[in-house]
Amino acid sequence: MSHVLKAESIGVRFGGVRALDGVGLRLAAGEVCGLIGPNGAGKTTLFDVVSGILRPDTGRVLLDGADITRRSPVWRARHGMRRTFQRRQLFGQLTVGDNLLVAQEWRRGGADPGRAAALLRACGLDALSDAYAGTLPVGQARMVELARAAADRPRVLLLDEPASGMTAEERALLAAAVRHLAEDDGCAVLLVEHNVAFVMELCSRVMVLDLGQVLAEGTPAAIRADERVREAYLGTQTPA
Ligand SMILES: Nc1ncnc2c1ncn2[C@@H]1O[C@H](COP(=O)(O)OP(=O)(O)OP(=O)(O)O)[C@@H](O)[C@H]1O
Repeated sequence: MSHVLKAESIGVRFGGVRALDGVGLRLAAGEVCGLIGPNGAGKTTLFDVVSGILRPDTGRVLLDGADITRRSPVWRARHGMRRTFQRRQLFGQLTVGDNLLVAQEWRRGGADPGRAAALLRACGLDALSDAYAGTLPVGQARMVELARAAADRPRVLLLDEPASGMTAEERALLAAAVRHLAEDDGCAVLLVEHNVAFVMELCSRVMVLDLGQVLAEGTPAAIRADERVREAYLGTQTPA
């Protein structure tokens, strides 16, 4: 299997804290991989390294086999990597539709209203295209963030807590939309999410971080059955 994104032996220290210690990651086109782990496990730090916000002390990040460890977040975005954040970052004074068009305009191809409309449909947002993004409740705003991140067909999508604040109905829509992006567009999706049931349902592969290291990696069924994961993490959660 060829991997669009790889991270190898990533190490990050914050003073005396080893936030990441020899972490590796592989992501193939069309796969949805979930990243879970207790608070402070290093999930956000790994996202920051992969998206280029943080330069690791050790290790490297590869996109299509090329070393991009020293490339800026903007360079990575221009080359097909998109990320959403835990804190919402929509243009509140633009409509939902315009939020998507702006995301397409900044790249060389210009706006693609057809793609934007199809994405809004896939995300259950078509009736909200003319609504101001700043007026939306949290669950819908998160869906718009997903649609905007996917607006110019990224090859790698990093989603930070995409389901937080969503109702069960919105989570089902989100899962369908993410699946659509992976299966139909071939996008490689990595998501950090505290809702373990959601991750187990959506992802084909799950990685568990604990204390800056990969504790386990495998199918949702294998992760659920893993004793170390139960002890470190799932024991405190309601497994799916
Ligand atoms: N800027 C920073 N300065 C100092 N320590 C940091 C910094 N960012 C993260 N850390 C520490 O690094 C470790 C990993 O943090 P990180 O935020 O990556 O974990 P996380 O798995 O995303 O946690 P959460 O689930 O709470 O978001 C923690 O011990 C955290 O306190």
